[in-house]
Amino acid sequence: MPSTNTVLALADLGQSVWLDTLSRGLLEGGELARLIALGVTGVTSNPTIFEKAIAQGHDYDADIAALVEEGKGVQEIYDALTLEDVRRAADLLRPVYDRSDGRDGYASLEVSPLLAYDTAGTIQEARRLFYSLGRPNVMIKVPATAAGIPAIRDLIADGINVNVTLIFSRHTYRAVMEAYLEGLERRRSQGQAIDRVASVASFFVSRVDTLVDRLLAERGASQDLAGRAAVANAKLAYRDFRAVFASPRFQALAAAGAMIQRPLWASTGTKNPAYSDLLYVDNLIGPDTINTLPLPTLEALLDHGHPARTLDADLDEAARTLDRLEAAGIDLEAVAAQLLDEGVDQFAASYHALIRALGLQRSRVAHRLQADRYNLGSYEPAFRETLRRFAEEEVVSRLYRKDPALWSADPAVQAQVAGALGWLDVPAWSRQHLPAIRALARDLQREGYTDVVLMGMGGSSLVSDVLAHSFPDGALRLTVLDSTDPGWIRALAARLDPARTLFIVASKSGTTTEALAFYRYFWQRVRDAGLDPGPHFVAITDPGTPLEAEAGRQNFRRVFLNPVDIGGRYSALSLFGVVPGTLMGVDMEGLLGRAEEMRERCRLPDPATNPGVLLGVAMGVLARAGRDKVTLAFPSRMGIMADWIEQLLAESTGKNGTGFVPVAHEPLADPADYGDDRLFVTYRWLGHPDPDLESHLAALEALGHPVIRLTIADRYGLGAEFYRWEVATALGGRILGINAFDQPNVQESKDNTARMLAALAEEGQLPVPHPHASDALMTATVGYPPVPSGTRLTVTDALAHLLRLVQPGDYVALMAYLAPTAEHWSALEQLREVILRRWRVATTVGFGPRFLHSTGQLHKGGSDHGVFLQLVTPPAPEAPAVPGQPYDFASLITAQGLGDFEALTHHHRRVLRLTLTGDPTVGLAELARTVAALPLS
Ligand SMILES: O=P(O)(O)OC[C@H]1O[C@](O)(CO)[C@@H](O)[C@@H]1O
Ligand SMILES: O=C[C@H](O)[C@H](O)COP(=O)(O)O
Repeated sequence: MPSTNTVLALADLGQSVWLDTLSRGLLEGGELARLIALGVTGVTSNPTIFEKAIAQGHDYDADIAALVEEGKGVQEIYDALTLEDVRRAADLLRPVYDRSDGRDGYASLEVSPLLAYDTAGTIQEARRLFYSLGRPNVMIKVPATAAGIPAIRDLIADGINVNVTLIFSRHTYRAVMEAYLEGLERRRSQGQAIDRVASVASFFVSRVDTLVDRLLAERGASQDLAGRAAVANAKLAYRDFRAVFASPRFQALAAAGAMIQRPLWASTGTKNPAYSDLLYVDNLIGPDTINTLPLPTLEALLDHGHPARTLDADLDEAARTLDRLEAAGIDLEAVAAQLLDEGVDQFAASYHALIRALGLQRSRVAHRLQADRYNLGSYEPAFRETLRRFAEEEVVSRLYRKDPALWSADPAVQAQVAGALGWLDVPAWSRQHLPAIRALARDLQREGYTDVVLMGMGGSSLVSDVLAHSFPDGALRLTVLDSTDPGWIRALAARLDPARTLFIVASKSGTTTEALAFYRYFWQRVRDAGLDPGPHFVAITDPGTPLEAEAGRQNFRRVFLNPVDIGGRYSALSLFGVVPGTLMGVDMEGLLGRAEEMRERCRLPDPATNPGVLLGVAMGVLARAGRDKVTLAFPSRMGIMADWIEQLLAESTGKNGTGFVPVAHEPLADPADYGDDRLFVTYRWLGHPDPDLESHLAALEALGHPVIRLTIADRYGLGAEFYRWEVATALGGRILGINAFDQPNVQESKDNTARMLAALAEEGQLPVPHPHASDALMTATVGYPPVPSGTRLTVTDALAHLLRLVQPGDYVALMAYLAPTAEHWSALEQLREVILRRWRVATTVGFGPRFLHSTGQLHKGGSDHGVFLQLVTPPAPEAPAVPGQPYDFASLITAQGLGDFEALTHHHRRVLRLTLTGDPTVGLAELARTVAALPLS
């Protein structure tokens, strides 16, 4: 009796029809069950299929929300959703599997495409998926890459069902069949059963025609070859299959129960609308095969398919077609290699897009579950009143119209501000540059690069620090160089292999002394290693800077030009963040996507629902009420972000005798030890509660301190946070009445440094002032207030002279011109803790010269509440020279310390300079002891 539909007719001809799609809708709407009833006997999925199903609809929303509430991460959500769909499909297919005695009835799930070049990773992941699915009728898809083939062999030997995917070439197909046979043989030799190990080989079809047709057109070859390569290639592959599985070698395995590895025609949806919609169905029908069809192709088959055995017909014609293609200059192996690379890339792109979409959804749910909370206590009325005023003055729409009058009525200031608001729109601009930067990243990986070193200061480097710390799993290691400490530079140079390192010189102005010194030093190192330095250097700068010109002269590998209307500290989401992030392998598209979402929220005209406005107004109102110490009490995962925020707040607002004083990384003290000059800001990181921090903040709240709790869902949320803080800083600055886009007091220290270095060049030594006191571990030089000349002091006296001036509302800043090591940091932290506990004032710590491009502006330009302790070492002997300059790094860092000391003294800021003459860590420990014993007046 003839079959009742074409799917069953194909089954009569020995071909199974599978469905090449899967989604929750198909499962829940009963469509898959209906198709199985019609004769469909399997299901295949891939990352693109899941991306369409999950990211482009709402069928999964409820599940996603539930998983977020359980605290699941993005990867876990992806896993849960895809495993669930495949599990359910397998269950629907189970009767087919049982009926066919394990020959048919499978659902396939692909391993992450990110593992396509990693054999061990693929094996581990395939095992995990197979055992989590816990059903015999599932197959794990493994790509036929060079790394995938040995994994296929090992997985078969393990007894795991494998669907080999992304096969385009007959050569590769033979290696796939070989891997299957070897796997079975190994399993059998280990005495294990082989009759239930199933495998199919997914031979891709339509994509071959797509590429070959394009190549034919490019070569102007005869068009009668168009649309014929794929079927011919598949037919000859089928002939190879027949030969291998008829061989005595396989027959021996078959005698032990082995199943053949059926070819599965994949990619059978017609892509060229000029061709028949059943081109890759009607022509590929034959026994022992499978054709997996997307829904429209399956419908076409049911509607007008021609069930007839075609696969082994006209083989000579197929061979002739391939010969003619060769004669036309089409190398099918090269085509296959390209398609394999592109196939992996496309699946990886879909996978990333899905992960990104899930991340976004997760962060939305997270914000619903855990909204930002502003507990401003008695400041609430002033806060609400200012929000109301912001609404009345239409601040948000003026911000996005880039109205400089928000910050100043002075036309000259307005002109400068108008040229500094490009950051408001930069995420979308940056996104366009991603493909080119990704191409560079791929080249670097192919060329064997292992390291990227970003050389720059302040806003040009801090974003890289955030990325390097938050994404330590990048393909390349990113290191930030922003210290002129000679030992630090030498240690970095010793660690790097110049042949495998890319150096990024990042400087908006293209004139920053430190960045240029690093560049000259490492250029010379690369040259000394016998290499041509140009290909190892990249610049990020503004158009027209001296750095752009230098990079051109020296043939840098690339120069990335950033928009001129973005200042350093507002540049995180521009090329200054996007280039290093992409090169190290961060999904910057994900990060920018979150930034764009935050941008949308920051455009909301109602200030009371606008996350940027809320934060800016809270900081502004509280600072004006005397609570200007913005204490960033962050959980450890956000710690590094505090450094970036510190720079943004301090350099943007610390001027005209006012400003926010960011307090980052301060150890937690007894709640009673905090003055009434604080505003606390914290983050709650979804799925990672920090009960100690939370109870500390609750205690502070109980004492009447204002606390802001912001929420972040995952590390891609950092993109949103960069944007939120930029808006908040700009608008908070408006409340303080300052221009948040200049840094008038930074120049002074720079000028002083230049003068010191000129003196060194002329007189052979730096004009180091004579110390007022010294002991075995350090010397002390009083800056301001001065001591009467001739006064005899001890180091303890000098410290007492400074610290007895500390008043409530002050902050003590430790400014250490030392290598930024963990050891120095912890010694400084101890000193800081003593000061915080005993004087009950806010404390800050910065390494020089980095902080000069951060809190340095606030120190000199902000309110006179700073008390400064400068910590330096004597210039190190035999420091590395700065090529092309008459000084070395030791003189540079010394001159920088002196220059700032002079600037602070000149501004009558309370300041003392201590030179640690021995081991700095020992000196700092002693200092902490001395400070702990000083009397409190
Ligand atoms: O990117 P540039 O021009 O090298 O500047 C680096 C840093 O120096 C400053 O201009 C001054 O400290 C910062 O604003 C800036 O982030
Ligand atoms: O297993 C199925 C394949 O992943 C699928 O057929 C690919 O088809 P496409 O080329 O239409 O993406």
